[in-house]
Amino acid sequence: MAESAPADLVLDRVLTLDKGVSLTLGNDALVVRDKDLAKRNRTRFCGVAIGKLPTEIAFPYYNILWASFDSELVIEYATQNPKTKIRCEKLQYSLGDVPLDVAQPWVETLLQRAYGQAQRQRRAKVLINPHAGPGGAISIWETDVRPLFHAARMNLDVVTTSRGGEGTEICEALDIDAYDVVVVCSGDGLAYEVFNGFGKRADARNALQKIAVAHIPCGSGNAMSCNLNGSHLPGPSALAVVKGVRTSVDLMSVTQDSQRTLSFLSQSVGIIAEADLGTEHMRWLGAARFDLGVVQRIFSKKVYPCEISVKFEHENKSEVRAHYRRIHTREGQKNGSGESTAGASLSISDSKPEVGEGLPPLRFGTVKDDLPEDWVTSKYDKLGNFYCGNMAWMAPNANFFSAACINDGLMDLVTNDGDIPALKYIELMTSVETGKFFDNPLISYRKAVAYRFTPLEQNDGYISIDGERIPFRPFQVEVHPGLGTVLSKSGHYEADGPPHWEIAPK
Ligand SMILES: Nc1ncnc2c1ncn2[C@@H]1O[C@H](COP(=O)(O)OP(=O)(O)OP(=O)(O)O)[C@@H](O)[C@H]1O
Repeated sequence: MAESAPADLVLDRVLTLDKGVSLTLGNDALVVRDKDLAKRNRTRFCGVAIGKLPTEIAFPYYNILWASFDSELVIEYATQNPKTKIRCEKLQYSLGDVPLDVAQPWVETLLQRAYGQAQRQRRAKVLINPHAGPGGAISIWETDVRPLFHAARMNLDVVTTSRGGEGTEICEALDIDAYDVVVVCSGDGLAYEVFNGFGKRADARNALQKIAVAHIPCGSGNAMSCNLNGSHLPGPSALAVVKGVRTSVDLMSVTQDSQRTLSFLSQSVGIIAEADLGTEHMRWLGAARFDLGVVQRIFSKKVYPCEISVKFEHENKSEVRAHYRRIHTREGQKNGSGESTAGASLSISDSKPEVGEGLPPLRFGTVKDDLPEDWVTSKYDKLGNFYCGNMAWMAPNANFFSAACINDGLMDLVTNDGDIPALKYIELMTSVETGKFFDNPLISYRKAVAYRFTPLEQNDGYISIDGERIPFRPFQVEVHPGLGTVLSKSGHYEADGPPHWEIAPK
């Protein structure tokens, strides 16, 4: 073996191999010069090669899953063709005369660039809900996810859940030193169970900080994956989880009667809660059951009288937009991505959770306590929708909370009346898809630290916490800045933010 690298073998980050093959560590991608590979990858139309033979093929670092060498150099990557599902492929080359002390640092540099700040070879507890959504979670796991995790050399411990509640029990008892992440292959319901399992532990804060939660979309809504992975599809989400960075996420405590639960996604009362929970009998309709539920209630002009008391932080849309700009400008200064922490973007609290204890004490007491004096209480006779969100997308194309920030220590509150003329109401609801919802004058969009919701003049109804139904009784919610940890693609939510936030006054 040569003691040092011959000059022609290593030239700036270039690995020169036999048969005129070279591998270059470029800025954003591994650039491969290989005539045989170029021929195999040539653009084809009806099986006939068209266009010029490319001289180089770029493999974005994001797609590179692993690299190793023995007598051969093996680089495993995820394919990028948007028309097909993501697949794992390999580049394999003989190292020929390349000495090990050249190959080794080159491979290490490739891995460093491929993973950036993401942890390599994560140890994952994988929970699969076989009944989530249309019921394909096991096959999604086997075909779209496991091969990528395997190629990325993740350490996998896989459990298929056999009943509701098992995810909570598993996480309540999990050996948190043995894992880095819990990956749920499910809808959002299993993620809710996982957060609540950690929340029940005597060392809740430690568990919620140490173990990241990640989502592979197998349900119908898949909000968590949309926001954190930037996709509702399993393959791109699996890649986002492999390359995801640990990111602190706000969680919320919900108290009702003497119960305390954690919510990571949303709480709703009114048209959205009913259209979701009140149409379970129409599951055969698929996603259309929700749209039908909304339209039925719009035409019936159903209202949901209530009293809402809130500790507001930002009470109008221009304040909300300016807040979003402040948070994102700060994130930009941190260089956009990386290991994001709650402390980096908290606006209302310096209470980065202490480790080693149970859940943080409630700052505002429970729903049974007297209301704090500085909360604003309003009676709503004609409420149509109360919606509180901690993430932006509630489903693909449903960016209800465009100003939601991952760990700003605030919850986004959306309300609207229920007696809006039907056509205007339909326009409002469809504006969620077109990005115009935030600016629609029929909704109020505010940011809050805590609130209490008290239903009035109704015997029964629907209250949804992260899509799960709770009894129709008063409940109170407060946010815990950065209490939880997730894997995210870029250290923040993938949604675009409220329209024109870039030009909001600071
Ligand atoms: N094996 C199982 N059998 C029955 N229920 C289960 C099982 N595993 C988990 N569950 C329960 O199913 C509930 C819903 O799960 P999940 O969110 O994964 O699917 P979903 O409701 O179909 O998806 P979505 O929320 O997107 O509609 C969870 O709260 C969990 O308690």
